[in-house]
Amino acid sequence: MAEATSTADPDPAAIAALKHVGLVGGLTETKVSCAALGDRLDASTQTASRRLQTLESAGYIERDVVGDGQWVRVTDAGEAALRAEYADYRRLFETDVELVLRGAVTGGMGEGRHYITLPGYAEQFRARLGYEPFPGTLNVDLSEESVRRRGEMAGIDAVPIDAWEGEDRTYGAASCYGVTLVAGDERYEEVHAIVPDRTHHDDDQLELIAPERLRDALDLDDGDAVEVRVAATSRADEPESEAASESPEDDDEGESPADAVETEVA
Ligand SMILES: Cc1cc2nc3c(=O)[nH]c(=O)nc-3n(C[C@H](O)[C@H](O)[C@H](O)COP(=O)(O)O)c2cc1C
Ligand SMILES: Nc1ccn([C@@H]2O[C@H](COP(=O)(O)OP(=O)(O)O)[C@@H](O)[C@H]2O)c(=O)n1
Ligand SMILES: [Mg+2]
Repeated sequence: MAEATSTADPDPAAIAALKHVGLVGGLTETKVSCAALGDRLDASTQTASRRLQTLESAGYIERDVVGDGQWVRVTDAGEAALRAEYADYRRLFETDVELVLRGAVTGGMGEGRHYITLPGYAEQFRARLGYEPFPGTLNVDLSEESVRRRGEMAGIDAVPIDAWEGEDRTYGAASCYGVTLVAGDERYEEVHAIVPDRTHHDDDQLELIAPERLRDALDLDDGDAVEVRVAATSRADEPESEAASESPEDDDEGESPADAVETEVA
């Protein structure tokens, strides 16, 4: 997955500049002058130029400087960052907003099972999600529209799974989003979309975990159409993510952060 869509919060000033670049010329290639961008941002030409440099370094735009300005194109990562902002505003002003991602069941690389069962992850799933996942990930090949929209997940509350140190290597962190999986008339509520920081898949693959083998529970085969409904909670709904401060060791029988997530699932 593109690095810039990871959990790092982008610089708000750069995002504001990105928004104006998009408003001037859409998300496809457009000619931008620093003076005009500065006017829109109520800032100097130099500041506008710096913002474009920042956006380029962050991978949010690509540009080609010419004599009287520059051609600027918003990248997929840039669009994802704007969509994450958009999702925040929708959640602020609209109620019951749900992100629905669509795609088809597919086979993966056969590695999901290995990662899901590693003790360093398995303990965290038990403590933070409240269940031991079936060993593997159900892979969903997202539609083009859903690949674009998955950036909105950045504004949704996720259960964090921390990086950990194995005997011979480190294992990366991941985020788990409470979702409902819908296939035809059937739905399965206790599912999480797991987004590893490190993955061999591109943005078009979404991996799901659940206590059961979902192919059996929902009678799924490769190519079957599914909907992944992501719970509508935003990070702004709770003052602080409890899960962020909880370590797997201090889990007890009490309410886990996952309980809070699940009650919000539509
Ligand atoms: C919980 C979890 C942790 C992962 N951590 C890593 C990692 O540290 N390094 C890495 O290269 N891939 C990591 N991956 C991603 C796998 O390499 C791979 O992209 C993917 O999970 C393969 O799934 P598949 O077999 O369903 O295709 C992780 C995957 C999961 C589910
Ligand atoms: N909760 C889950 C997890 C995995 N699976 C399936 O279990 C198998 C093992 O998962 P995996 O991630 O190791 O394999 P691939 O997704 O790489 O094919 C795959 O066929 C997944 O589609 C499932 O049906 N339900
Ligand atoms: Mg898988």
